[in-house]
Amino acid sequence: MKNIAILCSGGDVSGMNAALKRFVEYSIGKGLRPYFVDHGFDGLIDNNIYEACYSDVAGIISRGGTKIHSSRSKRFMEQSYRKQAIDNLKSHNIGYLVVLGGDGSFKGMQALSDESEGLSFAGIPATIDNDIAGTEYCLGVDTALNVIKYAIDSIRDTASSFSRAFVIEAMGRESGYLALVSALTSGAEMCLIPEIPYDLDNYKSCFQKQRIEGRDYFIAVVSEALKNSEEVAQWFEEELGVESRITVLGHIQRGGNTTVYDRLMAFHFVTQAINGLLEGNKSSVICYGDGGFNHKKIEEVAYKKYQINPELLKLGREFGCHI
Ligand SMILES: Nc1ncnc2c1ncn2[C@@H]1O[C@H](COP(=O)(O)OP(=O)(O)O)[C@@H](O)[C@H]1O
Ligand SMILES: O=P(O)(O)OC[C@H]1O[C@](O)(COP(=O)(O)O)[C@@H](O)[C@@H]1O
Repeated sequence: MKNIAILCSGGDVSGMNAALKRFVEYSIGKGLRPYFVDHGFDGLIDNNIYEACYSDVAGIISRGGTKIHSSRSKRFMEQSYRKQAIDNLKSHNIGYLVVLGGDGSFKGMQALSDESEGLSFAGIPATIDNDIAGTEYCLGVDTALNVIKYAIDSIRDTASSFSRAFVIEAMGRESGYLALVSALTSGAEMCLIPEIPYDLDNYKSCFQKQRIEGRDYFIAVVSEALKNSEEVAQWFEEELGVESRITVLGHIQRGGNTTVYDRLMAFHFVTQAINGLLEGNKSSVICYGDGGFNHKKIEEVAYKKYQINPELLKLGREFGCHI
């Protein structure tokens, strides 16, 4: 019997627990012995590795976060610690490792793969930022978008009651994906993301006209990368005379009951990862695109810059009153 392990690394997402459930059930179904690594790469270094069974994954499918914890491991950047990690995997006779994480985690996985023999690796893109090159979808994005949707819908209730402008800051690190999709699907008036240059003055006359015609509140969704929430809120007050408030959504975007779509994607990603390993893939990342899954080399994914789909960007450019 071959032993297979899984770990979660980098920012957690809602959908990791669903993936863990599928991992245990499908591994056992395929005649593999499943192991959990607790606390990501730190857990690999510290030998926090234990055999998992059905009862470990009972009742977790709906829960955000990850039952086996995640980490951002500074030590893992050093080869001596990665050697320790490899020795620990070998001490449990683990031949396969599945890594749930983002591009940073895949760089770590690549290093492990380069520095070990006899071990095979599969990466599953999991980040609410949805910013991994080569895949249209990363596990957890749908749940995060739904959390943001509920938040903006609630903010609209109070914004309209007080005739205010709300500047809502979405996560995404350097990527505007979360902010853009949220702005589009929430009917926001303004969307500012790093991928699209902006000039607040372009909004002025149009927003003034809208106010004369009866608009009495504004929703602006901005990416955390721009660090401009204060500036935008001040602009609404000074240039439009509209009282404004800022809401930084923060880490609520990382939690919450996993959506049906993310549960299904967790199921598919894990199935693909395990099938690929059993078919002999040594190190790959499972990517989703054009309605199907494919297995890509780590370097094709982890070292390339993610670009938002051009159709979405086109819609993003329509904010700003010039359409
Ligand atoms: N170049 C690298 N070499 C080895 N490990 C890395 C490298 N880059 C990132 N990692 C590991 O991956 C972890 C997760 O990366 P991080 O960028 O925080 O999250 P994400 O995987 O979501 O992008 C880091 O804390 C580190 O342990
Ligand atoms: O939880 P932390 O360490 O404060 O990190 C916050 C960052 O993590 C994220 O939520 C997710 O990023 P990763 O998936 O790349 O780790 C970013 O959107 C955000 O900028």
